[in-house]
Amino acid sequence: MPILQVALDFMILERALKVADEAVKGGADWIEVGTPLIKSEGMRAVREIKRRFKKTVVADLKTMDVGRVEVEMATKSGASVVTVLSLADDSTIEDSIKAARKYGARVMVDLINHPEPAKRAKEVEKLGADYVCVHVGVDQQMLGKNPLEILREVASTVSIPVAAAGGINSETAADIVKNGADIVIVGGAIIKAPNVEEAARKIKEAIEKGIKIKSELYKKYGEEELKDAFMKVSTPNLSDAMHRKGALGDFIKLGGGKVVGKAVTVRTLDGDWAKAVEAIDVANPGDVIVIDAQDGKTAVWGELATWSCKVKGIAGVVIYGAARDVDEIKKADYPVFARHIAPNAGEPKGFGEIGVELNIMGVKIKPGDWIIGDESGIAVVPREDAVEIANRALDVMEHENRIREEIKRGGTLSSVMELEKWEVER
Ligand SMILES: O=C(CO)[C@H](O)[C@H](O)COP(=O)(O)O
Repeated sequence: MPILQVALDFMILERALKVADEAVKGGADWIEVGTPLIKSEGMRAVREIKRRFKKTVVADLKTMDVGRVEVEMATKSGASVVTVLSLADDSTIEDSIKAARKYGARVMVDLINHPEPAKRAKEVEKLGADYVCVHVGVDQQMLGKNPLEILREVASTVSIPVAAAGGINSETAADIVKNGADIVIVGGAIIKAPNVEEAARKIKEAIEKGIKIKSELYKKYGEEELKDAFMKVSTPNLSDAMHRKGALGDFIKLGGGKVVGKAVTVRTLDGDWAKAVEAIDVANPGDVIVIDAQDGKTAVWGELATWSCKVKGIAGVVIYGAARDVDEIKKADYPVFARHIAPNAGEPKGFGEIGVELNIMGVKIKPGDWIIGDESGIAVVPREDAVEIANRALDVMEHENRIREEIKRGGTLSSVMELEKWEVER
């Protein structure tokens, strides 16, 4: 029966220990001390996990050089399996294997990012590796990659057991096994779950019965599914995903609910509503009209324009300027965001352009960029990065789901995150 290995990719040991406990109850066979945990807590994490759980402990060292020293540290701390990168020189891999043999441990060679994974897998098998790991890294997953194809190729090339990692969840675990994995490594789909035990149990069941168990979360989205992905996340999630760039605060939400769509851009002058309204004819259903009216305080938008948008199926409007008829916009229940509210409209003089790049409060907005608006503000996601940012924002949201659960169980935000420990030394 394939092994389920839970990857504890945390910065904080206390959180990892609780999750490990629940994952083991749910059926995890091996416990991996994840690379971030090793970097943050050192060998203390390996020692603690070994002390508490009578399980095989994997130290995900991802060794690139000086294998002998790293393998010695990890095995003396209790690891039975250590990981070494396939991109390392043969001398590093060989010396790691010799050190592992000396201390009674095994070496898993991680094929992450190798240009010829199957060929390299065969080579490291000859060097004496105990396992190879087909691995699509977390960052690569954000671009929509998964380990299945490489796995098939590698599994048919080597005779040693093959591990697989890279965004595996209860829907994909069975396929991973069918394609040749003897060890199924799962991080996010277990450790981000509010109910870790249940998440581990479902994945274990999927592996044992060879079935797909539906999962709403822990999935990566492609170009075609971006609207659904953006509907699931908040503008704060997106801001975090974009390293706090690309978000616009200080807008008033005049009506409607959340908005997600591609930008149709308009540049005009304070109060000149001609181009703003003409953009309704240019926009397609599902688009969001973004109007740069120079932060002006004379309305370029009102009730009738709102109804035009609503009837045409345009998703919403963002105005870097003023809007009026707020009572009616509320009644229309249509998403309009504006910087100012004013009863006075200007004249439709027709200055400006539709379909040009805007720069609003330092954030560039190109036609076709994704606009997401909710109660916290507006996020602008460049169209060329949309798949990556959507997946990273989902990852932020999923991590927060778990933290929320830890808080509900009695932790405070600062205790769960060990905030003081991470304050900058002054
Ligand atoms: O080693 C790792 C990242 O480098 C992860 O532990 C591994 O990818 C499993 O996590 P996930 O299931 O979230 O991909």
